[in-house]
Amino acid sequence: MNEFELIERIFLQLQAEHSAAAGIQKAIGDDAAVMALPTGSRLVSCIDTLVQGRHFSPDWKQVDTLAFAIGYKAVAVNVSDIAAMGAAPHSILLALALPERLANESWLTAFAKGLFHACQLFGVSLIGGDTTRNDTLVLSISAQGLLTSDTPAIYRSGAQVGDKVYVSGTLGDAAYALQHPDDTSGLELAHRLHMPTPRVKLGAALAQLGATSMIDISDGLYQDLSHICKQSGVGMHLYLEQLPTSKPLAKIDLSKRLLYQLTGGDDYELAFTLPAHIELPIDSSDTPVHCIGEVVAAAQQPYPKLLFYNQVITQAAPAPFDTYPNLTGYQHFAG
Ligand SMILES: Nc1ncnc2c1ncn2[C@@H]1O[C@H](COP(=O)(O)OP(=O)(O)OP(=O)(O)O)[C@@H](O)[C@H]1O
Ligand SMILES: Cc1ncc(C[n+]2csc(CCOP(=O)(O)O)c2C)c(N)n1
Ligand SMILES: [Mg+2]
Repeated sequence: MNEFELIERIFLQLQAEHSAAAGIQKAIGDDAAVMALPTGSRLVSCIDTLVQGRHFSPDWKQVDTLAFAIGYKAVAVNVSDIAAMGAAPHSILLALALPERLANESWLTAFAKGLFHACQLFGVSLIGGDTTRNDTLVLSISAQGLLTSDTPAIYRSGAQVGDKVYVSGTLGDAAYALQHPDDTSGLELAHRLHMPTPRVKLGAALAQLGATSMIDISDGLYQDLSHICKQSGVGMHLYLEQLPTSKPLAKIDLSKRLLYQLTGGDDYELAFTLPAHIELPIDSSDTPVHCIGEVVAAAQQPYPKLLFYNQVITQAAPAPFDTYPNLTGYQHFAG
């Protein structure tokens, strides 16, 4: 059996064990997949690539150990983008550029199990893909979601002056785990890096509730909120003492911790804005949400301004930082 037959067998077998999303008329096995969409619904599409050495460790031993998590995370980061639009995830396509050393039953089965585990958790079906050979592992997943006719998509461009700024979950955990793979806190937080939780129910609930803008945090809170500021033509005040912090991260030095939270990335939490008169229903989802700031008129630049206990953080008065920090988040082509 060659690699392609092996992949087809493993994927078809695992797929048969999982229930398919509604409306899928043809999935794996033909030239393309066919889906029937509910009348009036809108299709929401995105794609994200994970590259060995850039999105996960270049080390082959790690790639072996993390096979399940890599399969899971490739689905999770795409589902997170669908959730950030307020849509319900529906289906995915998988493009796999596979090194020969991973084209064996053991690695492929662990990878596929992680991928199907995420599919099951987040309600998506694998409807097709493409396999090629490459020296390193590269995987692209494109995801489709659905918005019912009466649900607005939530864009980055809708934030209004006076809105409050919120974020789900806790921040900075994944970045800390990436930098400290071997210390106690890093080990406690490793799941936040390798197996992030896309906030599917929360995203859809916020579209119903009237969120004005939303983004998922992949590159770091500050950089990702800057996208909302720029596209909405607004500024923000961010209250750093209100950033939600996990127990392990609360133990580290404050200024270091804040930098992980503002610039670390890999959080896959939702950041969003809501008009001040809209209360967050406590039980809108099982995901904790914290208010971290408010939307203000853009000053000179449409970027968030940082405050710490009502003091604006500036070059001249950078406390709690020693010097004003570089707030750039993750960038593939930085300097
Ligand atoms: N190669 C490309 N061709 C066409 N559009 C692109 C390309 N790369 C990015 N885009 C578009 O640019 C926008 C921002 O892309 P980006 O990848 O930064 O998304 P993101 O959600 O901010 O980050 P993430 O990839 O971590 O989810 C998206 O609308 C995306 O579809
Ligand atoms: C080995 C290793 N090095 C660095 C990182 C951090 N990282 C890589 S890409 C990215 C942003 C999201 O990617 P994209 O913008 O492509 O969606 C982040 C925060 C990691 N996870 N693993
Ligand atoms: Mg995104």
